[in-house]
Amino acid sequence: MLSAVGPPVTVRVPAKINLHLAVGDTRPDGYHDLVTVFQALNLFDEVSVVTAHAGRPTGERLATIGQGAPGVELLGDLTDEERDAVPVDSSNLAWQAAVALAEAVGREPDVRIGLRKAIPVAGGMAGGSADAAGALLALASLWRLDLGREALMEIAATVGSDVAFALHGGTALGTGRGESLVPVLSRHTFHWVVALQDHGLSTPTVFGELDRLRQGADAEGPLRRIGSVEPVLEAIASGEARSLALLLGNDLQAAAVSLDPGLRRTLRAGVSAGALAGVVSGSGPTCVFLCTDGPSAVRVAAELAGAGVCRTVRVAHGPVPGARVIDGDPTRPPRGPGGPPAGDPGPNMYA
Ligand SMILES: C[C@@](CO)(OP(=O)(O)O)[C@H](O)COP(=O)(O)OP(=O)(O)OC[C@H]1O[C@@H](n2ccc(N)nc2=O)[C@H](O)[C@@H]1O
Ligand SMILES: Nc1ncnc2c1ncn2[C@@H]1O[C@H](COP(=O)(O)OP(=O)(O)O)[C@@H](O)[C@H]1O
Repeated sequence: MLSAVGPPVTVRVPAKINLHLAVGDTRPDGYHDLVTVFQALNLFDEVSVVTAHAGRPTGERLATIGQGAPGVELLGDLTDEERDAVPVDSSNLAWQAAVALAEAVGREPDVRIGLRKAIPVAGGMAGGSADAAGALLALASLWRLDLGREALMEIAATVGSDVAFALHGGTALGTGRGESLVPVLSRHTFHWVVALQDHGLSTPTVFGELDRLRQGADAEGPLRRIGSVEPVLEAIASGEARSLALLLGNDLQAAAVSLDPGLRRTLRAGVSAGALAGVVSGSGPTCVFLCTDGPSAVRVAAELAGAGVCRTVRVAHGPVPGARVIDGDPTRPPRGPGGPPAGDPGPNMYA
């Protein structure tokens, strides 16, 4: 439980999926150039921050500290596996964001951060990045920083490639490492079923596997790459789920399936259950299925849940706004992901 010195600030941050993820070759800095279309879904983590005792903690202290000291803690109900998979030391992305922001504005990260996680861990839905974005926005509010949106986005990009999008939300075209964003016109809501697995996939391992597959594929012809992004943007603008379904694509999917062949069954099962199309989200292993409308998504989710091809399913929709300050009490019971929003999310300072 967070022990407050002054009122905590709570921010709600959405998960992302990639409707289009084209991966270029490896760059000299080890990253890959991307052309991606992000969409934020109504599956949220909540990040609460409160002023802690002064002093900068070491990673070791972070794992063992009690109430009120600087560091990170996990709130709400999580399985043992989920708890084990999220570090509460200085490698936590929310903590790294706090340190980056504190350094940028010349102060100590004298804060305690509480994370209430509903976004799957290492699932390709950028949960860690969402927490980093949430910490940035919450601390900008707690510290009453006079920082513009651009400045916050720049700090976000130093923490991880997906952090800027978690602040941005909506639907956006991402280039560079994925941190360079342009909003995409999207007035329509798309309905998704999200199939969560009981394990994660490491993002760098999946990028590495794609490099390996591309090298090995040279003898038998190049590994097929997804098409250009323009038709995807047109389908999004039209709001026609059937058009978008034909164009969903992810260059990392072959690598994720190579590392986790069971995903092939998951992808087939979603379409057999009535989805228009399915795709691996980012580096996986979460698979997302586009459906014609909300009731269809509920039916697909029910059938997929019984097919034994994933740990659990969620019905979701997008686009939704990026990180937002909410009037939240961090001690309240966790809200079910994909469920109704708890009140008005309030103004988004940075979008
Ligand atoms: C693949 C994507 C697609 O949106 O999402 P996830 O599946 O992780 O959610 C992202 O590009 C992940 O972004 P993010 O998870 O923030 O990655 P980072 O922390 O910046 O990088 C982790 C590692 O992934 C690899 N990486 C990441 C981004 C990129 N454009 N090229 C890369 O090669 C690098 O090996 C890097 O060291
Ligand atoms: N706040 C956080 N939440 C989840 N994972 C985190 C966090 N901070 C660091 N991590 C680490 O980042 C890895 C990737 O997490 P996540 O962002 O959930 O997945 P992905 O990159 O597949 O979208 C996790 O395996 C975990 O070790």
